[in-house]
Amino acid sequence: MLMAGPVLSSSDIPGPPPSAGGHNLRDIAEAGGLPGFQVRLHRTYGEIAHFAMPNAQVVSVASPEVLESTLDLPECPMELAPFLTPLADAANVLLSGEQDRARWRRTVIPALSCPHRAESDHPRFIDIIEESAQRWSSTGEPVALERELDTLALRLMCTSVLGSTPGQAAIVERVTDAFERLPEFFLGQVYGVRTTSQEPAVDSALTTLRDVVTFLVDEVAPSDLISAARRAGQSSKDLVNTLLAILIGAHRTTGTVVSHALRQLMRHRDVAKRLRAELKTVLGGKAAPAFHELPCLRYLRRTLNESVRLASPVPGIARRAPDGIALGAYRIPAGTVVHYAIRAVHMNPRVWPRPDEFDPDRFDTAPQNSRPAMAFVPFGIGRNDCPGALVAMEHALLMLAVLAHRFRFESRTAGKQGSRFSLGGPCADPVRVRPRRSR
Ligand code: HEM
Repeated sequence: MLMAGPVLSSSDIPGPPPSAGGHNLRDIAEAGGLPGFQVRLHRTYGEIAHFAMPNAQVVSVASPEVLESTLDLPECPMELAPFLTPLADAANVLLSGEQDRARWRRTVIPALSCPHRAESDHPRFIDIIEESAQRWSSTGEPVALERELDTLALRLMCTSVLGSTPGQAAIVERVTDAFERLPEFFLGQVYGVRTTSQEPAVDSALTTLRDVVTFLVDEVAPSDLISAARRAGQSSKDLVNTLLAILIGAHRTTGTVVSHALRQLMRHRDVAKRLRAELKTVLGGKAAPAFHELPCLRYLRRTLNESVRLASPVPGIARRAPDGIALGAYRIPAGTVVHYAIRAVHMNPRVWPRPDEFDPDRFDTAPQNSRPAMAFVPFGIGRNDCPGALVAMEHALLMLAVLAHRFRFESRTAGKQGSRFSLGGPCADPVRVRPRRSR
């Protein structure tokens, strides 16, 4: 990005002083994790700020224009994603070099985003969503909405990438259960915070994940994705890693944005009313949208986008500058870690006035066109952006359409949501689900 004025050195970038140990881990833990820390960091120090990790000096960016000027930064330093390192011995694609990753993406992305498959899966997905919501409502007891929606989203993803497997619901339940224990444990270790997950439970979770995925690769009839991966020369070991990467990517992402949207609808009755009116108009008396009706649900998409803006499930991503580069007004040396603070970009008040307010109309065409291109980047940017973006949005829109149209969601705290990535932070309130009498 071209800036007027002198070029400043990276030591001029503002940021908090390091605490004990010469880094800011304690500050991050005290903020309840990176999402809260980065929003506070940028509110205090501006759109380009600095903080320290034990093994890296990090420059954090909350400016959409500066993000756009650094689209080509390639590397993704894995020491900043500690919860992935236990999977490193499986040569996971998330940890592989640029060339292998590019080849992997050329195979996986078209198989994941195939429109014909999406259309043929559509009726089965509606059944799975309805069946889950009926189960939540039939007990009469409040349910743990976030966990249920994570499981549901993983089930849709497994159906997409594996086809229908006998016993799939039970398999997905085991995978969700295993994933529940991982991120908090490893993040807790990094930040020196005690969490509820214990080491033996985490070891058994990792073993479960590998066993389940190996079973899926060896025993299940090949789906489109598995066939495409085999044609591209992926060995069984590669395939295990492909499926692990997809399951990791699909965990606490699609389900998280739908649960956040449902909680926002509980708090904002005006938005809920408009959304229901749109669903009634587009669907007529039908229980769920036909595949070709999804693009007509414009307010639904805006509501979902606004939920993603406020609660991007991946709050930030990291790159490493290979050469010295310009970052806004600063020049940073080779090797500096650049942190794209997705949450803070989405909360940047210059670009998003009244950033804390939930307002789906921000995603109406006119305001959308007046914003910088990189103002909304929930799926990352550049050549390593999220390969599941299309399929995640398809699944999320359908889940939200069916659930908001057919079911009522109520909670004691009117939908307030705790952060699921927090380090020992509060859990979200359970939610009562009831079928609607009229549609
Ligand atoms: C709302 C849902 C989702 C959001 C917001 C999201 C966001 C992201 C982000 C920000 C990244 C990092 C991109 C980068 O480094 O530039 C990422 C990577 C990734 N996501 Fe997603 N994701 C979502 C759902 C999914 C789903 C459903 C899948 C499974 C198909 C998936 C699979 C992946 C994988 C495999 C990567 C690593 C890609 C690579 O490093 O080359 N994601 N995602």
